This record gives sequence, structure tokens and C-alpha cells, in this order.
Amino acid sequence: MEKKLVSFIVAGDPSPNATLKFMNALSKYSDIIELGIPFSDPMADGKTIQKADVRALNNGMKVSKVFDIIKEFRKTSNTPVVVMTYYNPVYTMGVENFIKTLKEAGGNGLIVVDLPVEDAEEYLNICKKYDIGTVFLAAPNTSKDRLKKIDEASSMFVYLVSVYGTTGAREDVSNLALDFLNRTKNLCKKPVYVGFGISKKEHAKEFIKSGADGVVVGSAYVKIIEEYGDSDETVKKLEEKAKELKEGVIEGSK
Ligand SMILES: O=P(O)(O)OC[C@@H](O)[C@@H](O)c1c[nH]c2ccccc12
Repeated sequence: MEKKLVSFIVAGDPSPNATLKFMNALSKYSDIIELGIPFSDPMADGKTIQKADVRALNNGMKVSKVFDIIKEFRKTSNTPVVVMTYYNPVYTMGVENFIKTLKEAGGNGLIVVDLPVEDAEEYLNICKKYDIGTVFLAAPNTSKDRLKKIDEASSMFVYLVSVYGTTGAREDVSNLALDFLNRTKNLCKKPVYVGFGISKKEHAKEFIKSGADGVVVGSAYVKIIEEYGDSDETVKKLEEKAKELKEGVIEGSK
């Protein structure tokens, strides 16, 4: 199977219209767009994405507008969209209502980062009912038994969190991350994607070479948005970054 690049940005950062432009730019070289719902208390996120959440929320971003963005994006693109969220917005809207609305908007998958697989039975049934793909996260300290459950529950891919700590671009690929990938990839039946800290072509290449089926990149894009705002420059730089990362994915697959 072709190796994948998943590109993450925060919905509404800095505005819904900008997000739509950014998604179109990223989708030229990305296999999946991961769209984050901004949240006031994003425990798993580092500074870069926290600040993006603040920008989005200050500009009036709401969950309903995330669905509107996906609907608009669907008018011109087939690139799969996976929504990333904490459980609170899903719970507030009602699990079934949320998932049904996501499907109707043209969404393809969902990551609820703080929903433990052990508590996900009802959630999984509803995702199945509406044909929404599921992704669960595994960390380097996740036990074998738990990894098995995560693998079973994840219909799209298993998300390996490559490091301890929060999201955020890092300089190098750690040995911990490579060991973790090695340990897990044979245990999982589903595709295994690695994320957290990937920001350069060489990182993407190294993980793919080491057996990952895909890589997830977020903060590297969000930093560009932070620096250049809602501008043509941002669109250009996002596209260049996605191109660079996709080249890493392709080179790693050879
Ligand atoms: O930002 P990074 O280090 O490139 O990591 C990907 C990440 O942004 C995205 O998948 C993500 C954003 N927020 C999250 C919270 C939990 C898990 C994953 C995420």
C-alpha cells in the first residue's frame, strides 16, 4: 500500500475562510487532512497548537463551523478529512448527532484523543453505523494487550505517538520512537502511522523507511500559519512544506 502523509491544521486558525484555502493547498500533496477542532483546554497539545486554538476561538470558531468548512472543502476536493477533537465537544453535541453531522458534511474519520478505547463501545458502534473511520492513539508505554484493543478499534489507522509529551515540532527522530515503531508494527493488523514531532523531510523518510505506513505532521504547518497569518505567503509555504514531506514519504518507501 502507498505510504501516506497526513497534514494537520486547526479549523478556524486564523479564520474559517483561511482554513479552507489552507486545506486546498495541503491537499495537493497530502493523502489525508486532519482538521482539529479548537479547544480551550488542549492537554495533549504543545505551545504551537495551543496558540492556534486560541487564535481560532478568539475569531469565533465553533464546532458547527468546522462542519461548514468540511462541506465547502468537499465541493472541490476528494481528499479524506479526519476530524481531531477532545471528547468534550462531542459529548456536548451528543455522540450520535456529532458523528451523523460529520458524515453529512463529508467527513471520513474521527480521532477523539482523550477517549480511552476501553470506554469506546457505544462510540464505535455509532461510527460504524455512519461509516466514519476511527483512529486511536498508542504511546510508547502502551501495553501489548492494550495495543491489541487499539488495533481492533481503529478502522483507519493506529496513531503511534512517537514521544512522551505533547505535540510540537522537534529537531530529531528519537530512538525511542523508532524502537516503539519496531515493536508495534508487527503487532498491529491495521496501518500504523507515526506522529508528534515530525517537521522535516528527513523525519518522514526515516519513519517510513523504518516501517511506518504513514506520518502525521501538525505543528510544522501551524508555525507557518502563526508566522504569516491569512496570506498568500502562507498558502505557498504550506504547499511547499507538504511537498517536502511527501517527498520524504516517497523516498522512504523506495
Ligand atoms: O504537531 P505535531 O507534533 O506535528 O503532531 C501531530 C499533531 O499535531 C496532530 O495529529 C494533533 C494535534 N493535536 C493533537 C492531540 C493529540 C494527538 C494528535 C494531535
